[in-house]
Amino acid sequence: MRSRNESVVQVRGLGKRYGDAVAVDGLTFDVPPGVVTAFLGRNGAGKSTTLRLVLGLDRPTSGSAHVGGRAYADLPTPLRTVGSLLDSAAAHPGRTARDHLRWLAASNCIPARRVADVLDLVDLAAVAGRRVRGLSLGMRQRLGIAGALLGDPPVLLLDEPTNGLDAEGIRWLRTFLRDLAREGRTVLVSSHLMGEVELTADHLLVIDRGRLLADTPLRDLLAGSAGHLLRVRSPRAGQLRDLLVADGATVTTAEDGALLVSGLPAERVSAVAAGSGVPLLELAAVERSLEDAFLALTAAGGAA
Ligand SMILES: Nc1ncnc2c1ncn2[C@@H]1O[C@H](COP(=O)(O)OP(=O)(O)OP(=O)(O)O)[C@@H](O)[C@H]1O
Repeated sequence: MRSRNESVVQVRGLGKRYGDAVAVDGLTFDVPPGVVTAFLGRNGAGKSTTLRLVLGLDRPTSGSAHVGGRAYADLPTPLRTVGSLLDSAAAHPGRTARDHLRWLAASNCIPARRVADVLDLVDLAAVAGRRVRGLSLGMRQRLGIAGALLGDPPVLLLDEPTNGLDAEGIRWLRTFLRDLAREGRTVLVSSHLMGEVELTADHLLVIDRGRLLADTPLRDLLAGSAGHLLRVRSPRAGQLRDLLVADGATVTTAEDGALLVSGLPAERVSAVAAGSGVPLLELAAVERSLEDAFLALTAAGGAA
């Protein structure tokens, strides 16, 4: 039986600069076992850099990252503790899928019989004899996941694992990740795909410009712990937007031009509009999608 502590990822004050550019800015969080945690952020937010720092592939400028209380470099059998997928192009194109995994197993003192197990797990047994260059992007992605599982690790760190997967592959991955978490593993998956994260994750770490904006159960974020979201339409949307922001609201604009307002109750929005003679065409509470919640968070974070 694994101890819970063995599989907690702990990040403390983690920072990374490249020259003057800050890629990761003082991140502190824990990733616990038993749930799927999504590391959510736009392109360039700092997700890959953070994962690379946890995996000891890059040196932090400040702070630390530990898995089960140890830095990655100090783990006695890293692949048996942490499985990772950073780049599905990492497999040698001239090797067969099976040989790639055999090589990975041999170089990490993992019994060769485990190769057949992981090929089955990711549904690649039928193409195991194909060279990597002949595999589709989705198959290569599954091969990368097979490699991550080779050491039967309690911790999995996967960077954008849905890349290249078709709709069926994405559905497969979703169930697969949830099953791995249910087995008691720590599963951290980075993504910029809101819809996918909304369907897969239990817990969210939201990152923007290297900073942590939220560390929260998905359910709480969607329930609007940051306040109700209102959808407001007006023929003078620009003016209304300025008035609401001046009154303390956070306002983003939906694709159809409606304002998405958080931080003020509907009564106040109505009073602000009436006070300046701005007509309203619509004022309604909306169910927050993860995308709405994310936009509100990043707008608020950006203004801070
Ligand atoms: N080796 C590097 N040298 C210089 N800048 C870098 C390096 N690696 C990352 N960066 C910068 O650090 C920031 C964070 O990049 P990172 O790849 O971690 O983001 P990300 O959230 O994973 O985005 P994506 O989804 O696009 O991979 C970006 O501005 C990026 O340009």
